[in-house]
Amino acid sequence: MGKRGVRHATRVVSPLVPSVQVLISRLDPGVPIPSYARPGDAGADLVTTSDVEIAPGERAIVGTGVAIALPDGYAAFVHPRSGLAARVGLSVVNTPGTIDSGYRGEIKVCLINHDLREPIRLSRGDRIAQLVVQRVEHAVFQEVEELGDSARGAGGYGSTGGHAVLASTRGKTEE
Ligand SMILES: O=c1ccn([C@H]2C[C@H](O)[C@@H](COP(=O)(O)OP(=O)(O)OP(=O)(O)O)O2)c(=O)[nH]1
Ligand SMILES: [Mg+2]
Repeated sequence: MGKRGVRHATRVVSPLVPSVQVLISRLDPGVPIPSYARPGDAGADLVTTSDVEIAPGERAIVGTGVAIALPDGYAAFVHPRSGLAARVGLSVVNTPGTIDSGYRGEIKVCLINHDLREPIRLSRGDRIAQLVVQRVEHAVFQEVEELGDSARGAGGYGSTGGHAVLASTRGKTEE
């Protein structure tokens, strides 16, 4: 129990203990193997193998110098890094990029510069994205006449409210 009678969660095992072995091949021996920056991180950082300059609004595909073989039932997802996104506007066009378990080619990242004014300069070895390895299900799609009721039904795209409005229309639209 904590000081004010709050029960703190008991950690039975350390979080995100390495649990799946992923075979990796370094196609470019000069780059490091993807690594988790801190214990508990979900994403292992990927680096660019090339120097690249991305103009405002432009995109560029960069290599990471690594190829992996994921076990069946797993996929890996290429996510942007939030620090670079916030600081310079760097993101991944197809975020998250999907790495199939059968893919044996180099993991590449399709970067985009979302900044409207400044180009982004990246150097070989810079950590530009992160790879999240996850279990995935393979669906067996079964066609039916009726899907059955649910609380949400067909409501989507802001059906529960709380969505932003254009600044120019703020206060003029009805909720
Ligand atoms: O960010 C990414 C996304 C994909 N890939 C590789 C691995 C993935 O297994 C393969 C195919 O990706 P995806 O299925 O997203 O692309 P597609 O346009 O559907 O291509 P394909 O017809 O080859 O499936 O490309 C990457 O290297 N980086
Ligand atoms: Mg595909």
